[in-house]
Amino acid sequence: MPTLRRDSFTLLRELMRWRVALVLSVLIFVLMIVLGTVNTRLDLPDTAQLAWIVLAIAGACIAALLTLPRHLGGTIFFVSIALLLVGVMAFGLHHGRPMQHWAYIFPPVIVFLVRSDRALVAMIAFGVYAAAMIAPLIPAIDVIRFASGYGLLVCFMFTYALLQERAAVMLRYHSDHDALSNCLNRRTFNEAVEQLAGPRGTAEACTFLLIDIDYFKAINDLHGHLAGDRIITQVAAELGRALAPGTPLFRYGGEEFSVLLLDRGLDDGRAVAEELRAAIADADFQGVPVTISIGVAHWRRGEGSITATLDRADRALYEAKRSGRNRVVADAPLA
Ligand SMILES: Nc1nc2c(ncn2[C@@H]2O[C@H](COP(=O)(O)OP(=O)(O)OP(=O)(O)O)[C@@H](O)[C@H]2O)c(=O)[nH]1
Repeated sequence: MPTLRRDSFTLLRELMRWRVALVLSVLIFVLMIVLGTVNTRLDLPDTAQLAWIVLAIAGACIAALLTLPRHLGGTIFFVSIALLLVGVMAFGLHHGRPMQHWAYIFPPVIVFLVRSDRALVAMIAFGVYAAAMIAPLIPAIDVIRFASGYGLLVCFMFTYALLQERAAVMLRYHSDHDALSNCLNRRTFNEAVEQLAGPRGTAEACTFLLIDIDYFKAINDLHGHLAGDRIITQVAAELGRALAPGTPLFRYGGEEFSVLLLDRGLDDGRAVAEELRAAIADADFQGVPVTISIGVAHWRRGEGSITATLDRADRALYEAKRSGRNRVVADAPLA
């Protein structure tokens, strides 16, 4: 049996890197066309020449990104950046102004060493420092050229940092959420329970709602698995709408959801569960009758383990099913 070479998180990260690399390479490509044209018109042939060199590197990078396997995206991009910096420095050396071009190495270094917001300040500060240092040594036009080249590189590196941050937010979302229902996933549930109710947890009490769609196997058998999937998605959306904003809703298993009510008692839990049950019973699922059963259990620090509470919620849910479904059963508080 073939084994999975890369997990979904890695695949997603590689795809994000590839996208970031492509967007930035296209950005550089377009910028260099503008810079090359403007400098040619201004009769600054050496600066125009540099723009054409960078344009060629960006073009090669785009071609490689589009033709080679996507997981190489990050490597292709960084090889291109390295080539670009070496090209810029060699160009500076060739034209007798090596000093200021060495400064170009700093924006990428800084952006990889510190976070994006501080990176911007550090890059600008270094640029101003470098420009001030070289100003007495070289003609004003070269200081302006340096400042504009450095400024472009800073914008470009800052965009890279911002895109990386957006990618990280997306990755976080995908790792915490279930793809079908958009609810928080079971792993996040386990983590939340550990953080709140574990031995070093922060919560003193909470109430669990365990929610299960009734006769879901029959719904699948009658209407097909795709219709079943749509119903799971819609049930999640209806539950989310019925809950107070900020209340976490988890996909606990196949057609099971759970709600975690922090610092709320069993009566509150029963009332919320009743509202959820009614919301689903009243919703229109394109003609398919859909109801849910809910088991409720309360946990208080020092009164038994969290696992035992989840077991009680499960038993309450079983009782709700056994006594006819489309109902809420709340576990009795521990004596
Ligand atoms: N379409 C779809 N079906 C799922 C998914 N996850 C679980 N199921 C199905 O959900 C069904 C659950 O069936 P059962 O556990 O027997 O329970 P039930 O038919 O809902 O009956 P009760 O819970 O007793 O009311 C199984 O047939 C699973 O295959 C999913 O993501 N999509």
